[in-house]
Amino acid sequence: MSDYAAIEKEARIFTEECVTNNRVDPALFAKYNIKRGLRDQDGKGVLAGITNISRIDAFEERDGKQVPCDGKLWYRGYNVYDLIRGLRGKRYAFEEAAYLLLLGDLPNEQQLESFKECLAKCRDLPTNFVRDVIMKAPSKDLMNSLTRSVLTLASYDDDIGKSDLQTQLEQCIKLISVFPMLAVYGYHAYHYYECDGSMYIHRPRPELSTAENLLQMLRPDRQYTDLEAHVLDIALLLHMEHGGGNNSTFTTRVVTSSGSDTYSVIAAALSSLKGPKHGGANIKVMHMMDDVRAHVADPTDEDAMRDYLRKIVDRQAFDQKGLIYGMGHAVYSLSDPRAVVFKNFVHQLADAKGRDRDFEYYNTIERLAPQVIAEKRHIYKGVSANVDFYSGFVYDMLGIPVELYTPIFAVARIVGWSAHRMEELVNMDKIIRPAYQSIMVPREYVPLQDR
Ligand SMILES: CC(=O)SCCNC(=O)CCNC(=O)[C@H](O)C(C)(C)COP(=O)(O)OP(=O)(O)OC[C@H]1O[C@@H](n2cnc3c(N)ncnc32)[C@H](O)[C@@H]1OP(=O)(O)O
Ligand SMILES: O=C([O-])CC(=O)C(=O)O
Repeated sequence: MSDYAAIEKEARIFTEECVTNNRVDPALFAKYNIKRGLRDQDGKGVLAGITNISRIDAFEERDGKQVPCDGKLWYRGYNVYDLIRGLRGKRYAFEEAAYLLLLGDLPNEQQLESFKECLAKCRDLPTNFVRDVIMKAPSKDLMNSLTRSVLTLASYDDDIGKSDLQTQLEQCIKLISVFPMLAVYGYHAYHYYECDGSMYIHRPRPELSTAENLLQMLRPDRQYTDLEAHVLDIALLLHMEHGGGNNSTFTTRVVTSSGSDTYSVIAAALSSLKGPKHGGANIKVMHMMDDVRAHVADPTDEDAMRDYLRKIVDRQAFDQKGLIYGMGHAVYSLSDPRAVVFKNFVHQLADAKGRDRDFEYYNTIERLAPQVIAEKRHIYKGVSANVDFYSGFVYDMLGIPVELYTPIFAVARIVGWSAHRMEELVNMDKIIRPAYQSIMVPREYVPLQDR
């Protein structure tokens, strides 16, 4: 559907007027000490709250000075690397980490079993929901489908009007449980109606982990290997939480603070996450890599690669937004620990899957992009590969379709959003309402015939 042709001429004129009248003199941002992106000049975020859910380290103290360091990510006091090591390649991480993030402590065996049972019991959709909601108006944009499903689920919830903490937690657990179904079924509907593929709707199995269920619901034959399920599980672990300030979690806290319901809060968070500067970057990276492959024939030709990356940053190539997707981060400086883990998986998988040449492309871009960005932009803490740089490559090698990359991020991040919603509800009872410096000047009203 595109009816915009009918209004195109007028819209061009309106746009010009809109842009001209909205321009703010850049000097005023400095004059009023406005922090662009709510960040200080040195990149530190403006403090907006307190959280005990996670911590991100990107700087360390050396000789009394804060200097950039390799990134570290902590969930409830535990380094995520230790959480991964603690699994010893045997247990699945997602359910245990969800318990940790949501309830605040690592579960013992019995607590973990009862939490997993809860998730399994909740992994169920209302009668005909797949047919009536998910299969209606299927879209390549699975984040929109997911958001629509979440908002529609609200109308099936008899407790929607309740505001007590137990109801909010129950709703969060319910949504965490059904997210894999909403995402995968959304993909199947799109694949069937838009790509002439076949449709199969496999039910989740209560005895399986979230990662295993994702894979068995996705694949026609329901088959997956242990390695595939464990790689996906760790990918989920790495995406679950990232402090209160990341765009979608801050959205969660902002919308929660207005007193809105769980479904609306999660829909808002999804709308933030899909943005290409946030979680949507994992899909953008894949499209960008296709574009680079089409323009740079040899991944080891550093001059050609550097030239093409310069074109991307100069807005002359790819989507002309001036961004090398998968690179840079608002907080991390020298490295993002999640990208380090993903790169490790790439090492393990690329060779076995005959994807060494693709790996060369990633490798060269990871090395050159920070230099190219530094030539063109103001860098104060370093730019390095972020979580979205290698994740898509790993998913691709697991046979996961690209449309599902950001929804998979959401399947994990809803746990962090839920934890922050609960932390906001337990501790704060104040609507979040920052200020904007107004530069508007009052004007005398002009009657229509005199304008
Ligand atoms: C899960 C996640 O959300 S991880 C991030 C996923 N997003 C992406 O991969 C998209 C590409 N990256 C980016 O757009 C940015 O790095 C962001 C949005 C993640 C962080 O941006 P910022 O907070 O502005 O980062 P930072 O302050 O370190 O940037 C310094 C300068 O480098 C630029 N820069 C940072 N990363 C990039 C990039 N990948 N490509 C081009 N320029 C970049 C910034 O625009 C900024 O320039 P400016 O101040 O002259 O406008
Ligand atoms: O912290 C951020 O700004 C973005 C990010 O990496 C995430 O949300 O995982």
